[in-house]
Amino acid sequence: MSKVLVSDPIDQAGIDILSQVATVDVKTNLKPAELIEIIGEYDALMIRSGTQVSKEIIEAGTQLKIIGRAGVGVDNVDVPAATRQGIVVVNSPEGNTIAAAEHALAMMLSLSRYIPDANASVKRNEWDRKTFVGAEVYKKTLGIVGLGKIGSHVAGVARAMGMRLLAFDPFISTERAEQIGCQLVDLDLLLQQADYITLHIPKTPETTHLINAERLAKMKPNARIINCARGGIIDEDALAAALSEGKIAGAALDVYESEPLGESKLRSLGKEVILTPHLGASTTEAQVNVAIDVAEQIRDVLLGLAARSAVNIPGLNPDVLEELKPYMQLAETLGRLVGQLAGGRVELLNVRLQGELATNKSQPLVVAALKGLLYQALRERVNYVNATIEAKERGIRVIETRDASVKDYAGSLHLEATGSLGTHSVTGALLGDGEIYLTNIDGFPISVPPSQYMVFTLHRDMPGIIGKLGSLLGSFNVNIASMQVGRKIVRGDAVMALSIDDPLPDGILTEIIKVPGIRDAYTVTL
Ligand SMILES: NC(=O)c1ccc[n+]([C@@H]2O[C@H](COP(=O)([O-])OP(=O)(O)OC[C@H]3O[C@@H](n4cnc5c(N)ncnc54)[C@H](O)[C@@H]3O)[C@@H](O)[C@H]2O)c1
Ligand SMILES: O=C(O)CC[C@@H](O)C(=O)O
Repeated sequence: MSKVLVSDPIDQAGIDILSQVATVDVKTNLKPAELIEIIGEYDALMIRSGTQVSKEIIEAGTQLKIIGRAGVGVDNVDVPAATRQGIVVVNSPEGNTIAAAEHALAMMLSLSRYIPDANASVKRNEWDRKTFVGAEVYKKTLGIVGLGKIGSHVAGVARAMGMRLLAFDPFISTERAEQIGCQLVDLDLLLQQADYITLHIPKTPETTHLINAERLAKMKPNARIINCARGGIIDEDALAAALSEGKIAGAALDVYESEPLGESKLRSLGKEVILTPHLGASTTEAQVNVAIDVAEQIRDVLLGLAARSAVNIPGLNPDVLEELKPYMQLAETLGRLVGQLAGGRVELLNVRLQGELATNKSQPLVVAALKGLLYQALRERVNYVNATIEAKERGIRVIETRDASVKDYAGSLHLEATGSLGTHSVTGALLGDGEIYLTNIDGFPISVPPSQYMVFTLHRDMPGIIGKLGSLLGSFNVNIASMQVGRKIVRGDAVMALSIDDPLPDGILTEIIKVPGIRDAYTVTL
């Protein structure tokens, strides 16, 4: 049975799902060294934002197949290291959208009405109504930085509260922003005009310290800023300075450059600052959503199925993936075959999608072909996650073409591999019953289902050659299960495809090539 480690608190609903297919150990608050020590035993790791999954942890996770982040941000996972090691990283892109949006809105209203400090004063037995005179958000301008899932929900609610909405998001269209009721503007204009600014962007090299001293200086003195996205998008020292100097009116933070928040000038500031301990996703509903979403994906991957929200393999919805599945198998088989025919080092792989396939999502098929191609070199180490990166590192160039005019089969796939030993090509299709057929080898038409052990020859089509080859294999006790010749013209060049029951014993290939008329021979294992 597989083993899953859950290293941050997650909802029981997730544990129940994982327990259907795995032994689940919940061990929270592990130090990095402790995690490194035990991670080697586990097939899957499930985390929230508390666990930093570093390269060292990933490298120690020699059995890991999947890392599941019960939440959106995967910035606490070294995704490139996981990809390199063939580990799928999944998240829950939508499970906590509402929770995070509502937290940002709660922060905005709390900042406006000083609710945390007013509450604390009453609890101290005070009755101070002067200190906590606030501001209304009605008819004020809200600047939303990042108009994705959370930003859009914030926009909808803020609009209903009568706010004017500006948005900065270089990756969305003006039309989309308008649909949401926002005017798309550049960041400078947003900073200059907004009374409230809320951040809903990922943390990337471009967004780190996006809100720095210079940009804080562009904000209005009455402006308040909210960060429920990621720590480090605001430069905390610059923010503390801007607040102390009265350059802006307030800030509410849920996330910090370093978590838990350590020594910070922000702690000593007054009612204009609200700090929460990364609570954006902390609602019962969101925790159930993300736990179920990610646990289901871990369960599926452990059962050999695809994950629906993998961040490091081509994103496809499950319906498309289901439809492509037989073709993925075809692509992988052809990749394995052409890789073995090409032998040596492959430098270029040409993937041609033909017929109906030409209109299909091709990326997964290319990945599957590469996985097959690299199998010879990497065996079980190559998978859909790392095939592209492994190919790139080996200097394999991939060209993808489409030809809808090929009508021999509903959809067929043609792979051509060029390497240090020459060029070889294979074509395959799925027949009516969904069975894979090889339909062309090196330009010669054939129609054979692939089998585990095969021999291919390139020979001169002439009387007696099949008999000679059959006798030769027989003399080595090799049993032929099926045989087919593909030729373009009678007595011209031809290929022979033989399925044999066992691997070809060592040394026989050289004997085959000695048969008069046979120019070349290849043995493959599929
Ligand atoms: N506080 C929490 O507990 C909590 C909970 C959930 C999500 N989050 C964080 O909230 C953020 C937003 O999540 P989401 O689900 O809305 O993500 P999303 O991917 O749906 O939206 C992000 C948006 O940011 C935009 N963007 C990217 N780079 C940008 C840039 N340089 N400038 C402006 N816009 C840019 C993208 O185009 C996209 O529209 C993420 O950082 C996520 O990790 C925090
Ligand atoms: O795990 C959490 O509670 C935080 C999650 C949140 O930051 C996210 O990115 O989804």
